[in-house]
Amino acid sequence: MDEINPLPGNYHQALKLIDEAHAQDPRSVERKSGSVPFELDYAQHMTRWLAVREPRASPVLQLACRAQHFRRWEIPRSSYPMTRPGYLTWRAKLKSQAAKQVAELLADASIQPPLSQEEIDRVAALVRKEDLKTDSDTQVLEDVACLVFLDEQFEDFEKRPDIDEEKMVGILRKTWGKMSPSGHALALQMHLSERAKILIEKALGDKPSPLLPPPPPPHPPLNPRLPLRRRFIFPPKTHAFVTSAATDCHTHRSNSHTYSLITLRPRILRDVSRVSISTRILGHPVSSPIFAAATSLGTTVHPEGEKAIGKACKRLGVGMTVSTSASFSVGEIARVVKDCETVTEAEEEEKAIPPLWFQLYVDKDRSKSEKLLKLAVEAGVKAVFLTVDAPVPGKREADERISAEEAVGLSSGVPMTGEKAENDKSGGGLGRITGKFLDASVSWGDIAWLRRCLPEEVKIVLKGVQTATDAVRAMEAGVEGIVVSNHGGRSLDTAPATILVLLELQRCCPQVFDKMEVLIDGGVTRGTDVFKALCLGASGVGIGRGILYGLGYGEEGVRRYVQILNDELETTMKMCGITSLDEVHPGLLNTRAVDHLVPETVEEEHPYAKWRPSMRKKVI
Ligand SMILES: Cc1cc2nc3c(=O)[nH]c(=O)nc-3n(C[C@H](O)[C@H](O)[C@H](O)COP(=O)(O)O)c2cc1C
Repeated sequence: MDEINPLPGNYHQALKLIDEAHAQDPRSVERKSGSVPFELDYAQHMTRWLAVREPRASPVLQLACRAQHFRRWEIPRSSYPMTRPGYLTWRAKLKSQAAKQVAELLADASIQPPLSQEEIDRVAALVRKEDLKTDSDTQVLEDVACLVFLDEQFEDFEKRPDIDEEKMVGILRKTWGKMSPSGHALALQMHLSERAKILIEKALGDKPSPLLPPPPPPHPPLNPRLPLRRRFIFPPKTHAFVTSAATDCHTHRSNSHTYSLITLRPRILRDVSRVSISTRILGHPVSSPIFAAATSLGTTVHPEGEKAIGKACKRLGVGMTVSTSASFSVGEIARVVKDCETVTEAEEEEKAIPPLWFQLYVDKDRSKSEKLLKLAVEAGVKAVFLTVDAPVPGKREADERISAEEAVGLSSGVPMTGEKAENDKSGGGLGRITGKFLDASVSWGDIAWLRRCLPEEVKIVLKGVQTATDAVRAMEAGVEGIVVSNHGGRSLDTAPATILVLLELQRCCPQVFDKMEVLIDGGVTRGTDVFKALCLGASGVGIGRGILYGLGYGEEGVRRYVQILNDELETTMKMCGITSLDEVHPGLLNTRAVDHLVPETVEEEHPYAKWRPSMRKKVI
């Protein structure tokens, strides 16, 4: 139970008088404790929600809240015409009568010491809801009334035969419109029925869905792994979309688990009083090697989606990749990022704006991809990350099981691809449904096509390299970089953990690290993971899901999430005796526990099994 500012004695007496009046309501509701007069029950809910909305509420505001709907039963709705003007007149009458009666009650001689006339007038003005939107107390009171409506009355209201869906949607739209952002945030935290969520979505039309974001937490989690276990922060569909991975999720788990098998070799007694994690990625100065990996459909997590990620990355001074399937166009995101003010050290020191990169999924209709690339270049992206680990979408069962219609924040579809979030015969998997445009025929030859679409200064990075063989091929194809990635285990289950692939590159084709930039993502949830990837030659470390868990708390959450990882990285560096990222090297790690899992040659062949299907025919 939320605590509320305790009332002075005379206000307490006044509150008792108000409750005695409520208790005269002939209508009643059934509660576990027995039958309760309807208006008294309502007043108690008002106080309960006031404690949540404004625990420091003044005594005057507490009285006004408790006196909402004062003796409402005396003027039934039926006493006025059942028309809109009739409704408005009834409501005005209710307010003025309630304010008058409450003022008379508060002047009662039994209240000692008496309330001043000024205090009584203020309660009456609040009951009349004067100056809504400009008077913060009135706004609190309105928020509280709306929260009680949504929490306590909505379900019964919705069942009334005289209220059809259209009317209900209209009522919800007005309710939402009367509330402040703080009221909205609390409404989003309450347990709304699926029906209520659908109706609110409808009420808000094309506006980005507000149903998802949890309120900004007073203390965002210190442990960056924590959100993984906090299912409640997302509605079921968002949770399934963000956390799911391909089939049995082995790769997803081992991405993260393999980091824990690699141990650190701390060095002691070095001066680590000052440490810097600033570095360069793809030639661009950044304040940290951590960057936001491309993630799609950001508004399923927060109404501001990728815009919030972009602002956070800019303020942090770190890179961001905009997905082809982002909830906003790359131009829109770039504009928001450009307009957002920064206070980053990187910017002050280097006069640089952190880079925005564009992740490309190639469309079956190449002309659409070409147009998109043009827009991305116009938006100022510094590199294009061509995703190569998903010629087709992965099979993510948790996401398939929940209907796409339950997804929030996607009413206007995916802007850059035109895909809609609509169930099909196979289920509701958002990645698959919104990935129907993917061209599975993309091949090595298309790198030349991509190069032709881009100006010289825009770099090409292949995202999703998973073997030394392909890393060498990428180097030979002349791309500027690769991301060792398996799409966070979302594409092909039992593909190797990405940190193992990095070891494979070190073992089988170390020359690639000198010829192009090697980035990595997948399973990075701690500063020690970032450190290990850097020690094995990665120049940047992408975070997918973690950034989305942060995004649940909006821009602030993303900033906080990355900051936690930055702090952990700094601590790890100090404990390992280094002060700059130029000093990382594989000798700071012990990889023996996983060395046996790392392939030994760059050959296409299996080291000893030479069998081919054609041999079977010879035997039979
Ligand atoms: C919800 C979600 C959406 C994603 N969308 C895309 C995408 O549109 N394009 C892409 O190349 N990768 C996408 N990815 C993969 C990420 O870019 C990244 O490779 C992966 O999330 C890294 O693993 P991590 O989540 O363990 O950090 C997505 C990942 C998640 C979790």
